[in-house]
Amino acid sequence: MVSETPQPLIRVRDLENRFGRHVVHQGLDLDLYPGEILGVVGGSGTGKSVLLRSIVGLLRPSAGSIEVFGQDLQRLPAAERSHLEQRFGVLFQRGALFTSLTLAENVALPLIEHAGLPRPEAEALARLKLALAGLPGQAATQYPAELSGGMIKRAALARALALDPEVLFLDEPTAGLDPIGAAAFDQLLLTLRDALGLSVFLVTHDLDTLYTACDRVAVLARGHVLVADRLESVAATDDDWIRDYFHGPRGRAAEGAARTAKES
Ligand SMILES: Nc1ncnc2c1ncn2[C@@H]1O[C@H](COP(=O)(O)OP(=O)(O)OP(=O)(O)O)[C@@H](O)[C@H]1O
Repeated sequence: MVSETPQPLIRVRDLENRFGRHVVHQGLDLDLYPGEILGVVGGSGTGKSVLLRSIVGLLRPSAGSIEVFGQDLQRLPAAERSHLEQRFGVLFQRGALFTSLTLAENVALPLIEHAGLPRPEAEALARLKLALAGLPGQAATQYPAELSGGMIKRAALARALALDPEVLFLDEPTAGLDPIGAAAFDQLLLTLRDALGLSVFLVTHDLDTLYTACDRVAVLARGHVLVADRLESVAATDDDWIRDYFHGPRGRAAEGAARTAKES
């Protein structure tokens, strides 16, 4: 019999993360399916970034399991784990490009360090990645300080795409962008997902992003995933935080804008 539900690429079960006596996650379950854009939301400090860091291998969980591509990260030897982790692209909250390097040099770095490419080839490929992220050709020779916030996010995205990842992790990619820049970034994400077949784990506070770009939304609260489902079902969940978030003035505006965009 053929199963209707695809196997998840990432399967988190009974995850626990604690710092001293501060329990951030307890009994957290979450799946990421191939080709989906999963939005991860929750109040400040609910552990969205800690969850991301646990999955990409930057933080060792206190308990529980994280399977990626069918393998349990905790049980793998370091070399195999690092090999798996190269199938991830990560864009961190504070974008972190090297300020003393041009954009092409920034994006070329993982290609030189992890893929072992010679510098000229790495920089040529880096220019392609910058174009993929929607940056004009001349941006390749510019330094981060010369660019707008939106361009820096795109450059950081190009670097996350450098090693042709299968899963992209984004921590608040539209934070600090104006609404037009944020909307353009959402569209770029959809285009890249469709063109490259990426799966995306997207931590965000941006309601417009949830309505425009996400296939499913996971809500973190009280240490675990309260609900992970299509947006309509999540928004209809009976919970105080969800009600305030999705049905407050900003939530209603984002929903109205998404409806208008669909109708036009
Ligand atoms: N290395 C660490 N040591 C101790 N506490 C930590 C560490 N990293 C995160 N925390 C704590 O874990 C909790 C969750 O942090 P996290 O950054 O994941 O929240 P978040 O949901 O991403 O918040 P925000 O939406 O504000 O970015 C916070 O209380 C934070 O102080």
